Amino acid sequence: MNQDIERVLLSEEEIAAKVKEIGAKISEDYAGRDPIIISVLKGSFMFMADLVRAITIPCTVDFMSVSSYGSGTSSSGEVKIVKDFDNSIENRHVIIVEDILDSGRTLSYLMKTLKARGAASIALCTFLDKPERRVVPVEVAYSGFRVPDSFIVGYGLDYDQQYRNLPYVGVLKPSVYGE
Ligand SMILES: O=P(O)(O)OC[C@H]1O[C@H](OP(=O)(O)OP(=O)(O)O)[C@H](O)[C@@H]1O
Ligand code: HPA
Ligand SMILES: [Mg+2]
Repeated sequence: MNQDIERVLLSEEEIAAKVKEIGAKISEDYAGRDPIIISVLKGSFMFMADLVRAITIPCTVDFMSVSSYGSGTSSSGEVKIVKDFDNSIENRHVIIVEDILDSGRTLSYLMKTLKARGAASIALCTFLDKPERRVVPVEVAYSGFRVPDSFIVGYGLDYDQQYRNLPYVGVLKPSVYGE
C-alpha cells in the first residue's frame, strides 16, 4: 500500500463488482435509447473507462472539463466549463459521470446548464457520494458507494494532482496535507 494512505476504503475487487453492477443497470434502463455518456474530467476518467466497458448496449462517449473558482482553500461555489463536450445533446439521453459528489456544486451547476440544451433526458451517475458535505441538493440516478467525510484519493481522485493512479480508494493521511 502507498505510505501516504491511512486506510483502504474500497479494494480493487469491491470497485470492479460495483462498476459491473452499475453498468448492467444502465444497460437495462437505457436499452434502445443510445445514451451519450459524458465524463467530467479529470477525476472521473478511471471510473468512466471501467463503466463504459460494463455497458453492453450501444452508446457514445464524450468528455468535458469544469473548474471551480477557489478563494483560498474553499470554493466560492462558482463553476465554469473549461472544455465543453463535442457532440450535440439535443433530443439525446445523457448520463453525466462523476467520481465524487461532495458539496454538490459541480453537478448541480452542470444539471442546470445542460438542461437548457434540449436533451431528451439527463441523469447523473457518481462513483462516490459524501453526503455529510452536501451544500446544494442533487438528485443522482446511479451512485456507487457512500464515503465518510475524510479526504479520499485513488481510482481517479487526487490530492494536488497526485494519487489518481492508485487502483483502490483510500483515506489520505492528514499529515500529507499538513494537519
Ligand atoms: O460536489 P463538489 O463539491 O462540486 O465536488 C466534486 C468535484 O470536485 C472534484 O473535482 P475537481 O474540481 O477537484 O477537479 P478534478 O476532477 O480535476 O480532480 C471531483 O472530481 C468532482 O468533480
Ligand atoms: O475527498 C475528496 N478527494 C478528492 N477530491 C475531492 N473532491 C471533492 N471531495 C474530494
Ligand atoms: Mg472532478
